[in-house]
Amino acid sequence: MKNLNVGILGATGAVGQKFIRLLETHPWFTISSLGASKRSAGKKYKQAVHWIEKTELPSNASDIVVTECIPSEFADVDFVFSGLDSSVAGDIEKSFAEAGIPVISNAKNYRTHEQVPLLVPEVNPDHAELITKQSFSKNGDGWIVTNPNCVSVPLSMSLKPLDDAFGIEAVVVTSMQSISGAGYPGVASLDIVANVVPYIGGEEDKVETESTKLLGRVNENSIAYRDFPIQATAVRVPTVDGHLLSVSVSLETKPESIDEVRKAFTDWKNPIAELDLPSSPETPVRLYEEDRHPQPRLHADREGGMQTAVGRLRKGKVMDIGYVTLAHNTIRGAAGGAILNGELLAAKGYFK
Ligand SMILES: NC(=O)C1=CN([C@@H]2O[C@H](COP(=O)(O)OP(=O)(O)OC[C@H]3O[C@@H](n4cnc5c(N)ncnc54)[C@H](OP(=O)(O)O)[C@@H]3O)[C@@H](O)[C@H]2O)C=CC1
Ligand SMILES: N[C@@H](CC(=O)OP(=O)(O)O)C(=O)O
Repeated sequence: MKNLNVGILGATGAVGQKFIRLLETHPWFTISSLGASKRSAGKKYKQAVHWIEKTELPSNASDIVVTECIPSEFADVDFVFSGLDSSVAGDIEKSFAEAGIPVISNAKNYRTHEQVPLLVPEVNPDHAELITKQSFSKNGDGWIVTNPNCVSVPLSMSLKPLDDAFGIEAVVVTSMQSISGAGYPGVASLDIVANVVPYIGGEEDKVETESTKLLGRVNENSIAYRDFPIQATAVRVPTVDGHLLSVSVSLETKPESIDEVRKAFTDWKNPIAELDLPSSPETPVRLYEEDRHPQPRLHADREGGMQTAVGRLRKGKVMDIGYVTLAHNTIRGAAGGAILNGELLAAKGYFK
């Protein structure tokens, strides 16, 4: 049992609110400080936030006075989660790490930094050791760990069993991304109601790069990215939560049948199962057999929003196999994924 005080940077945003809700009854982590912009600082959280969650604003957060994101305001925390806007996350997260406060971030800024782990606990728990190579703070007690983009999460989680069984040769992916991915107020209603927008700025590059880091190998001081190509197309669709991906994969070792691929998913063992972390889903990657599954509205919330669903598995005509995969973008793809990272790092003793 751990007992750690946590701060949340960007606490008023869409991802920040998800942190507040998911941490309300967390057995290890207690919210002690909340940070946002100057616009929110000095107000009680309940006055600063435009609450968009379906549940009541938790009482353990509502009366906390929001501060600016300055390390001296977070003296009582063991570490911080960050849901900061990426335009400010770079400098602010660095200032916390330099001040000796570990940062577990959702923002894109440090995801490809050489010594910063880009972590999905079920995919690459060993990458956490990069923490010891960081030099943000003098004695190493301040560091940064990131979680990936909300498309890279289901993509890497669904590729992992395939990579372990056959090796990956090439990937083509089209993501159908829900509107909550754009934060609040997000995409203009006149753009997205009864429409599809076939472009999300910067998204395709992130998906193509992050997944090859996630499936990469630890070198002495950094990660050797995998060299298989990924071609991504990112599309905004009028769903609310859950990003659905259509994926085609060429495999290094050719499976004899689609049943062999099915077995790779169903037999795959979660490498962190024995740690029994509080936010770990029982089946992190679940294969659905029903032709019409998975769907964002039906499956994004499965296992508390922490499951990656796979379905429509079939033999390919151009590449070896095709399937769809789905994950809740602001839970598994953001706040929930970051909390699971925090639990993994706590269980492994990284917080001094
Ligand atoms: N939505 C998603 O599905 C995912 C989002 N992410 C990433 O998580 C981060 C947050 O996203 P999201 O919650 O959607 O964004 P929002 O725009 O909803 O929230 C942004 C947060 O950053 C704060 N902020 C803005 N400017 C400053 C500043 N100058 N100083 C301090 N705080 C500031 C805001 O505070 P205030 O209210 O005071 O303005 C708010 O709390 C982003 O980096 C995003 O890319 C990652 C994965 C998925
Ligand atoms: N761009 C994603 C959400 C996001 O913020 O991604 P990132 O953390 O990689 O910037 C979406 O629109 O669904």
